[in-house]
Amino acid sequence: MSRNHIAVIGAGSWGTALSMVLADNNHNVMLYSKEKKHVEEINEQRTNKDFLPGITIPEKIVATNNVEEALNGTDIVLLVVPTKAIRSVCQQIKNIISKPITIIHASKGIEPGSFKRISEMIVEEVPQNLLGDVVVLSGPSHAEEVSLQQPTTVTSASSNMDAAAMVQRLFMNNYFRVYTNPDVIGVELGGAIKNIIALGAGVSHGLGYGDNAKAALITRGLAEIKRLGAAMGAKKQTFSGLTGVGDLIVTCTSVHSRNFRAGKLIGQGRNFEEVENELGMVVEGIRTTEAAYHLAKSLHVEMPITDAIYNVLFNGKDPKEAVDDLMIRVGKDEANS
Ligand SMILES: NC(=O)C1=CN([C@@H]2O[C@H](COP(=O)(O)OP(=O)(O)OC[C@H]3O[C@@H](n4cnc5c(N)ncnc54)[C@H](O)[C@@H]3O)[C@@H](O)[C@H]2O)C=CC1
Ligand SMILES: O=C(CO)COP(=O)(O)O
Repeated sequence: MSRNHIAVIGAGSWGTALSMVLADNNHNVMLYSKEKKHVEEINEQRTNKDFLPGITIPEKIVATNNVEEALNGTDIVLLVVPTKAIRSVCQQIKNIISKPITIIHASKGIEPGSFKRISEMIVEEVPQNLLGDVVVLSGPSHAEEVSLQQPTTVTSASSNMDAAAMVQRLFMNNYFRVYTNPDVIGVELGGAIKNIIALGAGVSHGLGYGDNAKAALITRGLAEIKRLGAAMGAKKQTFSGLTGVGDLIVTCTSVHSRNFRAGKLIGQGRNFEEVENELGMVVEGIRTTEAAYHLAKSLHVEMPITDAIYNVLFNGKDPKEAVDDLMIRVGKDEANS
């Protein structure tokens, strides 16, 4: 594939790891961080110790804390910031660009209040005359493993399959395999909601429960993701793929997961504000729980695990009591629930 110049906005663990994939594929990467100290560290020491300790960053990646410089000469931008920063980053971008750009995003969340998915926020913030295609890159992929070039599979989703295929070509190599999918709603929902279930898996672990409970959370979590997906117009089969069951498995079982680690501490009695500060990285499942809880209520979709996590996070419910209450819900028929 021909060499591209790509602006990556967000130099946390995932933005840095994805920049490394692009650099390995011989693309030129301008990596934007809002923190000057991270820019200096990346450019001078070739490390990003706060987010990816022990990793050497290739010379092909140039960091900057000037968005204008990052965007200069590119028509492809990759957004990898926390969901709550998506709108402000889009506003910065639209004030700089003068021709249409393709926006790829690799963030996972839903906005509380508006219930918007990330691609919807992008479309709302960037005027039509400046926005080319919007593509979602999502799937079971922890930055810590991708930065070590460990085999990883993800999905590139867009309503324009040519754009999804362009992104597939951009990222694909011998350790990073990319599938395409036209179901943007399903791909975005799966990636966002699995973080709630991963928080739950962490809480369960923190309470001292074992693999049976984790398997139950993954399986019944998938059932409630599918119910919400059906109400929102997603394709059911998407949730059996990488961005559904695949991402649930990796996030609920990996030591790398920020959501699992946060849940574990919450299960041990800590509150979510303390835990987020302690981890020093975004725990998307917290805000997404708030969003999904209210979204599900507004659509009359039953999401008992999401309800339980919401009550633990926002209503001070005891985690053990939340699990007990889930277990003694009225008996159901598995095929119809
Ligand atoms: N870490 C991972 O392995 C993966 C993360 N993701 C998703 O990627 C997104 C980012 O996650 P991480 O990189 O893990 O987060 P992180 O906490 O490691 O880094 C977030 C980065 O965003 C920057 N940032 C925050 N607000 C900003 C703003 N207004 N403007 C510009 N930059 C801003 C921070 O300075 C930091 O560099 C999340 O939605 C996450 O769910 C998706 C797949 C894998
Ligand atoms: O989305 C991810 C892996 O696919 C990252 O999950 P965490 O944010 O929980 O680390």
